[in-house]
Amino acid sequence: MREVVELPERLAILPFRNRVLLPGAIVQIRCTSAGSVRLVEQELWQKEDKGLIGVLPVREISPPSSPLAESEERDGKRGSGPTSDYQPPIGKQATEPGQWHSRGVAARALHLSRGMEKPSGRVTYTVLLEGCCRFSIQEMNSRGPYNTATVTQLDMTQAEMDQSERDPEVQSIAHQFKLIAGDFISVLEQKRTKVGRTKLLLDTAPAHRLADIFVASFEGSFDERLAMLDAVDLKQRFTKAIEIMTRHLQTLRVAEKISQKVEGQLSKSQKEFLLRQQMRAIKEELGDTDDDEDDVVALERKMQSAGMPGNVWKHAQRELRRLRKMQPQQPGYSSSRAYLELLADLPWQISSEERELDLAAAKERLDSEHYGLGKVKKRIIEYLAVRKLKPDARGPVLCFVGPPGVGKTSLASSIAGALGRRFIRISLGGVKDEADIRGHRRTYIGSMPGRLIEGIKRVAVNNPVMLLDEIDKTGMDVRGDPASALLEVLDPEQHKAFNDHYLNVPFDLSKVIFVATANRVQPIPPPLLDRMEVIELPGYTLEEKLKIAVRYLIPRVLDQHGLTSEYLQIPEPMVELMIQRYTREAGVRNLERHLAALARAAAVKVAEREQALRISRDLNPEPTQVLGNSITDGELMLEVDAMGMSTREITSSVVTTSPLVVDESTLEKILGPPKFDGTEAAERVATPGVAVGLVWTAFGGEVQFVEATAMVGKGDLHLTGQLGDVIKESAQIALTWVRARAAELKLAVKEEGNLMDNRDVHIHFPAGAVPKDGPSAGVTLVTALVSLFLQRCVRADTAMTGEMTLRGLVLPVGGVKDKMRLFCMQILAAHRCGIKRVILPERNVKDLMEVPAAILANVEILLAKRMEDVLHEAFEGGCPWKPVAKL
Ligand SMILES: Nc1ncnc2c1ncn2[C@@H]1O[C@H](COP(=O)(O)OP(=O)(O)OP(=O)(O)O)[C@@H](O)[C@H]1O
Repeated sequence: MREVVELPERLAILPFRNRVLLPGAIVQIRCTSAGSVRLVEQELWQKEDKGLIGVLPVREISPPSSPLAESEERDGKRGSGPTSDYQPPIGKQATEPGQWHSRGVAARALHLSRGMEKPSGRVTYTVLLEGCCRFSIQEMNSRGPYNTATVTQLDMTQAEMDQSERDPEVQSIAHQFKLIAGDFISVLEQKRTKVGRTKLLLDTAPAHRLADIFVASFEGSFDERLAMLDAVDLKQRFTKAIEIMTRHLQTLRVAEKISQKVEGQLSKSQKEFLLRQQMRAIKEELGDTDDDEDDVVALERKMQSAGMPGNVWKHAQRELRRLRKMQPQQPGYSSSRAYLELLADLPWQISSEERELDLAAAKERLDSEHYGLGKVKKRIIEYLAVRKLKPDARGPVLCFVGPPGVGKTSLASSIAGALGRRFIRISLGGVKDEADIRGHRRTYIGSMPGRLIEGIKRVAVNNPVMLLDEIDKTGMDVRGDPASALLEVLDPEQHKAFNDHYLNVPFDLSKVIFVATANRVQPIPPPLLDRMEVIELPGYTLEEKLKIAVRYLIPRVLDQHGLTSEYLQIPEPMVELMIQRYTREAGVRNLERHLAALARAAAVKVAEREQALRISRDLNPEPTQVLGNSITDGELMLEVDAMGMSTREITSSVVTTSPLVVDESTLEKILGPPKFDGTEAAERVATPGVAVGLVWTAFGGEVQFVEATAMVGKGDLHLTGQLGDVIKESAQIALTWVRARAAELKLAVKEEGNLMDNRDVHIHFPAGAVPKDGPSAGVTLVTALVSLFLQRCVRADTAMTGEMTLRGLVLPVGGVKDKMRLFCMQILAAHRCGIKRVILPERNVKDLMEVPAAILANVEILLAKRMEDVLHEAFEGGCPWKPVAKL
């Protein structure tokens, strides 16, 4: 590339349609028009010393209408590089300067090639031209076969150039240009474009040349290039070049970014596709046909039909998108899937249809499933009546409190039945972790939803009757407080959007009817208790148990074992015996269990008998007849005589006429020897210091033995036997009361006068690890202590109950609301243990009046006004105190 070129005065002009050749650029032009061909032939092809030609940009106005373009299309000469085949309108160029640019570039031919001669005789040339320097046209001459023009050189001379390059302003702008050019090259390098030559030029070529070369290398617009051609001044040229390059650089960078992104996505999805294909092939080989993809589609369909609220649906979709991107072998896949399954399974919109509540029918249903419980049933009917009038009423949560087996759970299920709703029981016994109620966060390995959400999923409707069973058995430890989580559930304000940690989206529990059960009220935290209405079920009397057994339990047990009363009969006295000798409970659960044991034994007998008859029928074809049957030692003995009946008649007559009737010996054979007989109390009170009390525990009325012993010490009191605070206080009061009367006691036992002062007293409440509390053991404690200090045994047939104060008054028993029921339980408990006399505080006479006469008839009731009366009766007169009031 020569630096400065000498231009001749006149140049042959080659028009360059819609294109611009810039100095330093190399371009290939195909010449097809007659004028251009002649120009190339005369100026370049035939000349030995090939000179310069002028390349002049021409703006095409309407190329399609150009006659030459049409002829070219006809000849099929389109599309192989730029052409100079523009026929200027002769004589018009001067008048229409807009078409012919006034400035051009003188070019040198680097290579020439002649095209094949056509049958029409036309020749074409392809010329490789290098731009050398700018010129401007002084005068155009179009008279010859091609255009020529008188021109003036525009580029500076070497001296001018050197001077201009020393200008600091030019220097700084040239430097800026070079920086951009460097950036441009590095961007091209990143695109892995070959930039070796351009890089070389950047280091060797003068800056003003570089500006032209760089701009020429872009695919710029015609106008942009024209502007560059017109920029003769160096400063102007650099500015224009910088402007154009910066624009191109930005475009390049954006394009690069986009292409990187697209490339990344493409390669990732292609990789995934490939792996999936491979996996499918492996599965096919293994014969494993379940398709995970199909699974996910099925899951999505299930999710769509789950009727999730909008926000939940959005959340679920986000999770589903995550799942789709995962491989089934990936660690989080199965947990993510299980989570989505749960979302799809939850009954967001599904409610069981609540039938029109018929109060009479509900009452009938409660009666048909439960004996007695008048007050409880009444309260349930009231509750249902309110719901009928105001279905969305925020009624209280009913909480049935009572000993085990009194029908709390079955009452709750009857409520569900009466409302026509589904029933679900959530057992809270032993729940110590808040996460059991509210679920674990999904960040934990093996996380699960809480019991409530799990229950809702299981029951598959959002309006079940949900029984929170054993709500008093929840504990609190480092893992949180389950009771506080339950608070949220039972609060009508909050359970509209119950937040399970696993679920992580709110679930509406407002349609659920909650019912709770507990054995005792005391352990229930007060805030929780405050949200519930406590309904007490104190337990059943012997009479009630009998009725429940005969009317409900026996028919149910028979039915459960495929028997009828034709196979097994349990007479009422036997049921009574079972209650007295084999159970000591407030409810009827053990009784039901024992009845089931009888039914199982009967089922075995019936099955064996049928088999024996079938065998005997096969052995003895002679017709026989049953004459009668009886039970000996629980075995069925058949007396058979031949009377000419068919075998079928025999079998049916055996079945219909010989039920297994339970008697005492059958009971003992099946259930074992009696667990409770009446001799226990007599044996235990055979030593001084033991008294029999009647107490109330979570398991109903109980007989409680109190054992007191003294030893040398400082007069301290030791208590053992799972005691609550109230009973401990009672023991302290009892000891103080007895010590306060030391003088009177000393009179009675002179030789043991020291017994009370310097002795430690140990009081023990046996009966295993059953927790005991309450004030009603006070009277019994005093009796035991007096027995100890007098060294005289308490009457074996007498038990007592009642609270006492330091002044010794016998007060009504506290702790239980329904005292009548309490006394029933206690009297029955005493009766079960062979106690004949029961001493009770006189103040309770009103409650006692309500106790059914049948129960009262079981024991002799003695009413005491003062503690001294009790002691007098307990020791049969062998006591220093005389009764002041008649019992
Ligand atoms: N009054 C009653 N009439 C008829 N059956 C009864 C009655 N009370 C209890 N039952 C029966 O006794 C059995 C035990 O009752 P249930 O399971 O409801 O006791 P629960 O009080 O819930 O005990 P737990 O506190 O141990 O859960 C059930 O089969 C129930 O039908």
